[in-house]
Amino acid sequence: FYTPLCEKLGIRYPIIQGGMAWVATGELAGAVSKAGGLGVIGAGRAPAEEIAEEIDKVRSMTENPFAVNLMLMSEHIDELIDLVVSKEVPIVTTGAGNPGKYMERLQSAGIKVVPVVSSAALARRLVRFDITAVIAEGNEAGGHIGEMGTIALVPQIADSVDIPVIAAGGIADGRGLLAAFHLGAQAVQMGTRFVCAAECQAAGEYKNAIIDARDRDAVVTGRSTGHPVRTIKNKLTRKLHKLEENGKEDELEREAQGALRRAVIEGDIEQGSVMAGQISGMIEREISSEKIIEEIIAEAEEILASDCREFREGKK
Ligand SMILES: O=C(O)COc1ccc(-c2c[nH]c(CNC(=O)Nc3ncc(Sc4ccccn4)s3)n2)cc1
Repeated sequence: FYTPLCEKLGIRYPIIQGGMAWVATGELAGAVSKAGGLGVIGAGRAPAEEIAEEIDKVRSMTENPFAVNLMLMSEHIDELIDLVVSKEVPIVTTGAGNPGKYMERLQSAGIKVVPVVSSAALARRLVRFDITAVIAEGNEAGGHIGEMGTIALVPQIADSVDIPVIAAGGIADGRGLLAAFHLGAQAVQMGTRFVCAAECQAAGEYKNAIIDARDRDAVVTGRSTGHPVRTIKNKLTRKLHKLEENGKEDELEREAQGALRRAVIEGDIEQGSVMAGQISGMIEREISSEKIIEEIIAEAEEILASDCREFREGKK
């Protein structure tokens, strides 16, 4: 499964950990990179000095490549751009916006840029900046989501650019990895699965909310405000749905801010925003990042091996 993108990024396995705000600290990113995937520090809305500490943690754990995910809505974005340049971060992923205006600075610093794109049009616009790959994130994902599902989005992005595509949204096992390859992707990004990694620092209650979730429990709120967010249903989502029904969008935005921190750091999974994707129903236990990667690769190899056996025996 060593794809050309693995070569470009310097990773052993085509598995990228989602750069989730508050959740993806240096401990998680370092463990994923050490295990041969691409660990990603989630800058979220944090100031540069906090992210500098997370970068130092990763560097104390492994020499392997890692990334910093820049959420472009952050009020600290300019100092974070300065930070990734000055700390010589090898790879930057971006989300929640168009990184166009930062590309010249990042590129001239030799940083590989991998943006999440919300449409084929944005993907095509960004290709002229010589980006390394794009992440096509389907709305099965947790957190802020776009309009399209992974199975429809990934092949259309793959058809519209000739650079590697990374599939994200609803992927957490070997079946999802192989499906992503068949859709035209060269790697997968997983967020929810890595929240339940042993090295992830999120509160135990947050991890248990994902482990206890069933297939339909990751619901969308905020569609009416134009900022849909997928979280595990709880008292907060019921309150937000009520505000939406009564057309109180502005109150909704206020409620949503800070609610992510309440869930991740304080473990308040009733009044907090438990951002997680639709694959939560398939996550049954907390295991190490190394084991997550090992199991996915082993399962994908077993599926291919059994397919080959059945082809040889004429059963397929
Ligand atoms: O064309 C344009 O300018 C718009 O471009 C884009 C628009 C949207 C996107 C997009 C959609 N999804 C993603 C990647 N996923 C995400 O960014 N998911 C997120 N979940 C939680 C987040 S943390 C947070 C905490 C508090 C408040 C707000 N956000 S960010 N990027 C990418 C590009």
